Amino acid sequence: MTRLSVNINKIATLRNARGGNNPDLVSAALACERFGAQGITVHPRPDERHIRYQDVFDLKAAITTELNIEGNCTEDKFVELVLANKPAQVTLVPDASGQLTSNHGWDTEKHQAYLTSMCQVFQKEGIRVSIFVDPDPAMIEAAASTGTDRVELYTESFAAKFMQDREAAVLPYFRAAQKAREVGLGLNAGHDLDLHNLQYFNQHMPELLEVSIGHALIADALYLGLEETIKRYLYCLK
Ligand SMILES: CC(=O)[C@@H](O)[C@H](O)COP(=O)(O)O
Ligand SMILES: NCC(=O)COP(=O)(O)O
Repeated sequence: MTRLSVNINKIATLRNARGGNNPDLVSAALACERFGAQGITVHPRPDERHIRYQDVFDLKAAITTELNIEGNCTEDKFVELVLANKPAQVTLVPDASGQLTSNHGWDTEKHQAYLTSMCQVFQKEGIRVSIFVDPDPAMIEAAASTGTDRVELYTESFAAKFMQDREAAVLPYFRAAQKAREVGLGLNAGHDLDLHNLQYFNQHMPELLEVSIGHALIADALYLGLEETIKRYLYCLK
């Protein structure tokens, strides 16, 4: 069964809108766990527009499922934060600072030496590493040479094409998954997955270990409530 890690960035966005502590991020993460989420994902960005660096310490102290910290390891503060918290998993995402949201994976060929050294930095501390990549077999093959444990497939293009042609949308991901299996990498996926496209994606990706989902899930929770929403996402991952 594919595991669901709930990305709680958007809960922090709501909290930050008024400068207080409503909604409380740690309580929300604990509720996600109670409702069945198997992990919590955060993506602290340098401007702290949603997740603040202190949130990561507070979450790590409170949650009992896997913490996945996503972010750009070229920022020293991010590396320090991850090493200080020792999450179950770090996901390396090559975002520029101030970027609206993540919009591409690592070029693992060009940055192979750098990524290899970063994998060692985190793995030495017992932290599983996942590298965010586009669904390109060449990127996955080069990722394997870095020593990473997993790759996370950037699913924006699948989600964008899903409504017009689901078979064409999933095909590059299916091929990417085959390559990941061939080179011995674990497989995660995320970005713009939702209640419309998730079940189809999961059914066509037999090796998928984990999805991280935030934006759509939190939006759905406005209508359905968090408990019912998580139940529906988990159903799609059976
Ligand atoms: C890495 C990734 O795929 C992103 O979806 C990211 O975690 C979302 O970040 P924002 O919530 O800042 O858009
Ligand atoms: N890694 C992807 C993630 O954490 C959430 O992406 P999204 O569901 O907010 O698009």
